[in-house]
Amino acid sequence: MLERIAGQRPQPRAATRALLKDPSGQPIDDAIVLWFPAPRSATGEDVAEFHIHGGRAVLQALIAAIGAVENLRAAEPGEFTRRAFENGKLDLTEAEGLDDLIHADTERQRRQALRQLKGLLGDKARDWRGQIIAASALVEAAIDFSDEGDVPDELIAPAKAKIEILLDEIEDVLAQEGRSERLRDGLVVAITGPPNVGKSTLMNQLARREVAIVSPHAGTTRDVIEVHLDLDGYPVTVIDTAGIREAIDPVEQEGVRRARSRAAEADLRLWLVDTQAAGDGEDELRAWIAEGQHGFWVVRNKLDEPEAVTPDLSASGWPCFSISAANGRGVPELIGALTRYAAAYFDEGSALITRARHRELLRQSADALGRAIDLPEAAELIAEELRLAAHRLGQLLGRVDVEDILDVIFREFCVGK
Ligand SMILES: Nc1nc2c(ncn2[C@@H]2O[C@H](COP(=O)(O)OP(=O)(O)OP(=O)(O)O)[C@@H](O)[C@H]2O)c(=O)[nH]1
Ligand SMILES: [K+]
Ligand SMILES: [Mg+2]
Repeated sequence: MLERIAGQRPQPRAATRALLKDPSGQPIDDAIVLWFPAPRSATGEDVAEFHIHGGRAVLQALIAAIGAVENLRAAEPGEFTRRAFENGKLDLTEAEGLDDLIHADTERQRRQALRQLKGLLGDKARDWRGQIIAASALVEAAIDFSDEGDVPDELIAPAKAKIEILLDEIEDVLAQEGRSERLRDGLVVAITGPPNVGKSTLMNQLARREVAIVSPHAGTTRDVIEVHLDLDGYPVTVIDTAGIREAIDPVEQEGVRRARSRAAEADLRLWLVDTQAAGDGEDELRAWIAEGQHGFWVVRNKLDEPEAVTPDLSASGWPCFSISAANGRGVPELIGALTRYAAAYFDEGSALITRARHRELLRQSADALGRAIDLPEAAELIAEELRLAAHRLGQLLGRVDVEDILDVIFREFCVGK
C-alpha cells in the first residue's frame, strides 16, 4: 500500500518525505510518511502514517486512493486503541485513561487522565492481584495438607495476615469518595429560585455570553440550559432552570418539574432571590430543606435597584452572596467562592479511581477479601473467595471476561483513536 501511494517503503520509524499519488498516477500531496513495522508500533501491528496538508480536498483524495487498495477499510471508532489493548500494549484502565485524555477539557482533567494512562491504577491492581494469588497458594497448600488429616493453621494464618494488609490498601483507595470520578464529568451547580429573580441573567454573566433568554416575563426559561466552565482547571457545569412556582401552563409545569429534578441532582444549588420581592423568596427553599436536600447558597440579586431590601435570610443558615447580575457587581466574588468550592471538592490527592466500573470491581474484590478473612478455617471457602477477588481485579485490568464490556468502552472513543 505504501509503495503504491508513496512510491516507496521508508526506513522504519524515520520521517520520510514523499509525493503521494492516486491510482492513476496523479499527484495528491507532498507529504511525510512513516512506517512502523510490528511489533514496535502503537497497536503492536504494522502501522503506516501519512502526515498531509490538512485541506478537505487533500484528505478526500488520499482517503479515496487508500480506499482503492484491496483489503483496506476505515477503522471503527476506538479500533486502534482496541487493537493496542488486544496486543497487550495497554491494559484496560490505561485505555480508559487515553480516552479521558482525548476528552479532557481542563488542566486538572488532563493531569488525572495522564495519571491513569501511565497505569497508576493498573499497576496497583496488578500488584494486588499478584499478592492475592500468593495468598491463594498458601491456602491451596493448606487444602492439600488437610487431605492428609489435620488443617494446618500455620498456613491459613499468614495468608489471612497478607489479605488483611491488602484489604486495608484497597479500602483506602475506595475511600476517596468518588471525587476523581466527578473530575472526569465536572461538578454540577444549579441556578434555581422563584421566577424572574434573574437566574438567566446570572447564567449569562457566568458564561460571558448570551446563552439564556432574559425577559421581564416570569416563566421565560423552561428547558434546562447548561454551560461548562473551567474554574482554575476545575470543570464545573452550571445549569439554568425554570423559575419554581405553581405553574398553570402545562409547558411551564414541565419546565418546573425538570428544574426541580435537575437542581436536586446537582452538587450545589444557588438559590436566587430578588431583593425587590415581597417576602424572602425562600418558601420553596424551605420545602426542599424539609425534604432533607442540602447544599445551598443563597444569592440576593438586583442590588443595583434603589429600594433593594435585604431580607432576613438567617433562618436558612446557608452561605449568602449579594450581587447585581445586571451590572456584574458581586459576581467575581461569587465565582471566586465557586472556584474555592471546586478546589476543596476535588482534592486531587492520589485519587486513582476515575470510573464507576473501577469502583464496582474494586468493591467486589474487597468484599470477597473481607469474607475470606471472616471465614473460619474452611480452606476451600477461603480459596474460593480469593479466586473471586483476583478475578475481579483481572476484570478491572481487562484480562478476563471482558468481551461484553469492551464494545461499550471502545464505542465511546473517537474515530481515528
Ligand atoms: N435591576 C436589575 N434587574 C435585573 C437583574 N437581574 C435580572 N434583572 C431583570 O429581571 C428580569 C428577569 O430576569 P431573568 O434573568 O429572565 O430572570 P429568571 O430568573 O431567569 O426568570 P425566569 O426564567 O422567568 O424564571 C429581567 O427583566 C432582567 O433584566 C439585576 O441584577 N438588576
Ligand atoms: K424572566
Ligand atoms: Mg430564566
